[in-house]
Amino acid sequence: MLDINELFREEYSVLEEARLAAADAQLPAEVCREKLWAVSTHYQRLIRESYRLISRSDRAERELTRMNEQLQQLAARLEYEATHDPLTDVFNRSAIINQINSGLQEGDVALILLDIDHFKRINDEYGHPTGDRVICALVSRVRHAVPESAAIGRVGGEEFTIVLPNARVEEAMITASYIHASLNASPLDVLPQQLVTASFGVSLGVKGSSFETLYSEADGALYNAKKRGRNQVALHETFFRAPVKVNFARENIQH
Ligand SMILES: Nc1nc2c(ncn2[C@@H]2O[C@H](COP(=O)(O)OP(=O)(O)OP(=O)(O)O)[C@@H](O)[C@H]2O)c(=O)[nH]1
Repeated sequence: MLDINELFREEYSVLEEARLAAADAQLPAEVCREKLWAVSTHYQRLIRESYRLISRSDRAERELTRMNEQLQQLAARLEYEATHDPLTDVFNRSAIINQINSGLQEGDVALILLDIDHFKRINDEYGHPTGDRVICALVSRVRHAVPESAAIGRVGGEEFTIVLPNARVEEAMITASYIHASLNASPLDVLPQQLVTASFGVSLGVKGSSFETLYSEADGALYNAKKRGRNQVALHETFFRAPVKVNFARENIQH
């Protein structure tokens, strides 16, 4: 802790002497000039010192602001990396689980599971790097086919989720069918020689239900889609009792 009296000891003593001199009417002019000179020298030193300290504190403040901005950028980057898949930039598994869980607290959540068909063959035939490009191109097509409110996530190597908060199962079926049709409409640019298709499992979690139940229902539907020959959309069996009407216009398909 700085002691102000100790810090300005010299200045206080010069001031005190000047005050005494001012009070002494008998003091010769020569002595008065000496005292005045001493006051002026110290005063100048104080101004120089204050200016140096102000500049230093300005520099420190600018540096602090710069470091603060860097810290905020770093925190945002870390937050992004912790929640996104590095290959495709969609949400990673844990981020999707969090989104589904919080969505289920607010209302119903529809879930589409998408699994690329025979992806191993694509890797085996064209190599892993081409496989990676296929994944990215497929995700880009999915992005174009889903509503803005949808959250796309990568939950496994070639398995993706499309989460539709506050959606009905019919909307999820339309979205899944739309992606399905888009993949069948034309090959991906990165693999023009063949179609890359996917199988889809769809289910709906009602408000208050758990991620695990919703995921396992969609996974069961996906399993059925694969079993029935792949390249199709399957709905979880709970919804068979209430028939789902899917109606989408082919001319709207983007590819
Ligand atoms: N290129 C690439 N391949 C991946 C990645 N993650 C997983 N894979 C591959 O995806 C393939 C998945 O193969 P399988 O689980 O047998 O499924 P599949 O061949 O798609 O067959 P079905 O799902 O039954 O239609 C494996 O060969 C994995 O090595 C990835 O990030 N990049």
